[in-house]
This record gives sequence, structure tokens and C-alpha cells, in this order.
Amino acid sequence: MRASQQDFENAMNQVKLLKQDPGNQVKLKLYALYKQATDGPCNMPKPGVFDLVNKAKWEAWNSLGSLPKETARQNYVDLVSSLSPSAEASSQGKHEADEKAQKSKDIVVTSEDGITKIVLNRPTKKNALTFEMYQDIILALKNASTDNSAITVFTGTGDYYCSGNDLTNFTSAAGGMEEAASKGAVVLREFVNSFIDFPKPLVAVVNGPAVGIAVTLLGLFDAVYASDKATFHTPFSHLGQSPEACSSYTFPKIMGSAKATEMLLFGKKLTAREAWAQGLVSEVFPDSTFEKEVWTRLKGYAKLPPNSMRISKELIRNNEKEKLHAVNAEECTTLKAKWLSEECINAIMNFVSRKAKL
Ligand SMILES: CCCCCCCCCCC/C=C/C(=O)SCCNC(=O)CCNC(=O)[C@H](O)C(C)(C)COP(=O)(O)OP(=O)(O)OC[C@H]1O[C@@H](n2cnc3c(N)ncnc32)[C@H](O)[C@@H]1OP(=O)(O)O
Repeated sequence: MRASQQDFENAMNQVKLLKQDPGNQVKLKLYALYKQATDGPCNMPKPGVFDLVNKAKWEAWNSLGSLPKETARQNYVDLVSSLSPSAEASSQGKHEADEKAQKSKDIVVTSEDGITKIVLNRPTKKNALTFEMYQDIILALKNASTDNSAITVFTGTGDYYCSGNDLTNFTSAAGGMEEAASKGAVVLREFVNSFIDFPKPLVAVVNGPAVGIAVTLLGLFDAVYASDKATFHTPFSHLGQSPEACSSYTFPKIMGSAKATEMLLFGKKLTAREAWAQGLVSEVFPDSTFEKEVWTRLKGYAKLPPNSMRISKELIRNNEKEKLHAVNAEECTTLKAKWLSEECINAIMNFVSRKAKL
């Protein structure tokens, strides 16, 4: 039986939910079949020799020649179902996606002693944030905002707190780069909004180095406790990108514009003590006693009257919520354009091909 348009759309949704990265070759094949199924034979000029990502995509699409749209659609559906044999391309949509998010292994959520703990749990990749992890965190924060806990805490498993955005999020996106950038901007905006609007005390337990969005988000936390092994690094210019998570507003406000410039424009990496001196970190602990001291303290804080803490947070934050939402929207629009720039694509390709370490 030929795959219907609905089967095709279901398969596209299924790709977004894949738990395992299928690898670049499969992703290129998926891209090529998608383009052939929707636009027909390759009709784009061949990208320049330095435009590595788009050139690889163009070659994959062009290699399909005059394969009919219906066959490409069928091949796409077959390829997706071979990647996730147990997952039927169902039309249950969002509900199913939500259930999956709650079970994700890369984000572990527990609730105990009045504390909801959201753990970034992808240590082999330094807890880099995948597309799925952004969605899981949005959901985890939504649940935590109404659960019984008094405070919510983020931390990481392994030697890193978080190495920021997973730089393969864009190279592995199924549609074209434009589509990935648009989708990325929507997800990022919603993700950051969920921090701006979070009603309870939000604490970061920074167990090791933090990079990119893991650092900028700290400006939206209520307290940040760091191990003396932690570092704070926002290499946006190196990546051809621009600041996000409202840091273009919160960082100058927290540390003054001269220091914010060193971090956000020049990518200066701060030690934990430097970040404390700039007001980004509340307190630094020796790594040997970090976990014990911080969790003992947080368990104490979690016993404080929860409504009082909520109301105090509301008083502190509410004055500038509108401003934060406006800044978030503007940063996402700017980033969407940057993601499509040559500077950014080249930086990501350098990382993916292991030429550059930041
Ligand atoms: C459809 C689109 C959806 C988009 C969704 C929304 C997008 C929102 C985007 C918001 C904007 C965010 C911006 C940022 O966060 S910018 C910062 C990005 N991060 C980096 O640039 C860090 C890159 N990583 C490194 O420089 C080094 O890996 C690091 C210094 C962190 C550690 O070096 P070390 O030598 O100690 O370890 P390895 O490099 O060997 O790392 C171990 C493995 O982990 C992988 N890794 C680490 N970090 C990342 C990362 N950020 N993205 C992808 N993969 C990462 C690394 O490749 C190693 O993997 P392998 O063992 O397989 O080689």
C-alpha cells in the first residue's frame, strides 16, 4: 500500500521523537527524501564549496534524480519506521509527545524533601542540550510550577554542568536550514519563557563547567551555587551567534556593561570565583564538599513557608517580566538570522568536523 500524506506527516513527527541519533548519513537521506517528496527533483543551484552543510544536503537531494514524489514519500516513511520499529507512526500527536518527554532519560526529574530536582543527564556529551531536552525541560518546569515542592533545582550529571546547545541540533534537522532555524527560534522562545514565568524559587547547582545557554539562563535563576571547579563561558562570537535567554539585558544589569561585554562579545571564560565577584553566582564551594553543603542548605530552604517564598519572588521579578519577554522575543529573532549566517554555519561545521574546541 502506498504511503498517504497523513503517513508522511506522522513519519515526520516520528523523526522528531527519535531517541537515538541515526547518524549523518541517515539524516541526509531523510532530508533528500523529504525534499523530493515535497518539492520534486532538486531545483536549487549547487551551494559553494565552503558551504559544507548545504552542499552535502544538495548532493543527497540531487542524487535522487527524477524519483517520483510518491515513491520518495513511501521511501521516507519506510526509512523512518526502520529507525523506530516499535513506534508506529501514530496520529495521537501531542499527548504522546508529552508522555515521552516525561520518560526521557536525558532529563531526570525527581521530587523529594520539598525540592524538585531537574538533572541534565547526558554526561557523555557534557550534558549538551538536544532538541528533545529543551522540550523536556519546558514540560518539567510546567509540572514543577504546580507540584508540591517548595523550590526547583537544576544540576548536571558527571563532570560538566552543561555544554550548552547541542551543536548538532541544526546539522541533524530533517528539513532545510531555514526550517530548522524557524523551529529553533520558536522552541528557544518558549523554553526561555518557561524560566521567565517560573513562579517558585529556581536554584542552579553548578557542579562543573557551564557553556552558552547554560550560562546565560543563570541570569533568570533566583540563586546560583557553584563548585570551585565550575567555569562560565559564552563563546557566541566564536560561534557566529548572539546572546540568548535575556542575557543581553540581565548580564549588563548584574555585572555592568563592561564586564558583560567581555563575556557576551569576547567570550571571556570566568572561573567560579570571578563569576561570584561579578554577581552571577551567589556562592562558591570547594568541590570536595560542594554536594553535601549545597544540598543540606537547600533542604533547609525548602522547609520555609512556600507561599511566602512565591510571593517574595513575584515582588522581585514581576516588575520586569514584560521587559524580559520583549528581550527574549528580540534575541530569538536575531538568533534565527544568525543561525543562517555563513559565520555560524562554518563554526558549527568546524565543531562537527572536530577542527575547533572552544
Ligand atoms: C531544529 C532545531 C532545534 C534547535 C533547538 C533550539 C536551539 C536553541 C539554541 C540556543 C542557543 C544556544 C547557544 C549555545 O549554547 S552556544 C554554546 C554551544 N556549546 C559549545 O560551543 C560547546 C562545544 N563543546 C566544546 O567545545 C567541548 O566539547 C567542551 C569544551 C564542552 C568539552 O571538551 P572536552 O575535550 O572535555 O570533551 P569533548 O569535546 O571530547 O566532549 C565529549 C563529547 O561531548 C560532545 N559535546 C560536548 N559539547 C557538545 C555540544 N555543545 N554539542 C554537541 N556535542 C557536544 C563532544 O562532541 C564529544 O562527543 P564525542 O565523544 O561523540 O566526540
